[in-house]
Amino acid sequence: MARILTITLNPALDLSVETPTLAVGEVNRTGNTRLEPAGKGINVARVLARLGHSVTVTGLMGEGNASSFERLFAAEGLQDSFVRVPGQNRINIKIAEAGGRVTDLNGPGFRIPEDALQRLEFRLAPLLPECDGVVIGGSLPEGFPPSGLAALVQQASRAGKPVWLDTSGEGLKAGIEAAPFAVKPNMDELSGLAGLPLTDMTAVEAAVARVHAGGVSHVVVSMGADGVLWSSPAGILRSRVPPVSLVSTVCAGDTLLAGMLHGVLGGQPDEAALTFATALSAECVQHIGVGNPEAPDFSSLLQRTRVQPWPGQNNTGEMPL
Ligand SMILES: Nc1ncnc2c1ncn2[C@@H]1O[C@H](COP(=O)(O)OP(=O)(O)O)[C@@H](O)[C@H]1O
Ligand SMILES: O=P(O)(O)OC[C@H]1O[C@](O)(COP(=O)(O)O)[C@@H](O)[C@@H]1O
Repeated sequence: MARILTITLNPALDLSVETPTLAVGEVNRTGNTRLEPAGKGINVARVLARLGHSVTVTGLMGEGNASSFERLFAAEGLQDSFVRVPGQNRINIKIAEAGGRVTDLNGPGFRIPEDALQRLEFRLAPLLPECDGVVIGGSLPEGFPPSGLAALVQQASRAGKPVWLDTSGEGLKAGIEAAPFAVKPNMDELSGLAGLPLTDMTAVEAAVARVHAGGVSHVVVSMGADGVLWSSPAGILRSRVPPVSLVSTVCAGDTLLAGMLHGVLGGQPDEAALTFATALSAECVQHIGVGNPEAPDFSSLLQRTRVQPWPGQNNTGEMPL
């Protein structure tokens, strides 16, 4: 099993609310409601730990409401190496309507002290030699410069560790310039990078090629219900998800990323790695929270997930998604 270090710069408590339909501007009566420690690197870490890996979680953690995170880390067997900073971790609101539409309200996070990046780099120095791979996930808190994210990618790469990056906006642009091993944009993030709407697979492939041109070896594009496109030096693979009963897509991207690391660091053949990761992300959307590899229907989801080289015999790039 692998040793993985995940970095979350802007943790969040996810307040997930299920409601039949959201009536904006009115009183809504909700169903199932849950408050849970989250943030991209932390979510990825939870899935990897459930898959049997040894995971250390680091990044910046608001000390004002750190206790529920600390309880989660203890319960899930995650080694806590977060740098504490003054302030509260944000609360992100996720409203999941029946039918699967999700409205995300993601906060900006704490404002970081001036020495936060330096303290984090210092914290990473002894952790990096001890891991097999690094995940950097999520947005940047207030005052954290995109160049700081690039510096973290470079620090891990200099230590010889493959960096898997999942962020957005200016952080993603700056991170890509530092040439991480892999990135996992969703369609909105890839479209933001390309500066274009991505209306068909030709546009997706062109955007992916631009990311590779920056020195990124692996580009994993998560395309929601349209599955995943994984482009690597070995070629391009496309996965398709089985039909599922959709509850919430929150955490599906993080679950997919964890599944990819599980397969790639475990030395699985590419097709098997992508099938596993896609099926686990499909499992995730059936409920609130991260994907569960021990779910009773997971083996059936695995069997019904399809992976093919892209473009396949009957597919051309001009095809719609
Ligand atoms: N409606 C859905 N049905 C089945 N699987 C889904 C659905 N939505 C997302 N997924 C799976 O979860 C992955 C990540 O979801 P996506 O929404 O693309 O990422 P992100 O959460 O990062 O925005 C998808 O690539 C797909 O494998
Ligand atoms: O740091 P950001 O970009 O605001 O995203 C944080 C949010 O994304 C999540 O990690 C979920 O991400 P995915 O849906 O992409 O898997 C939430 O737990 C969290 O609230």
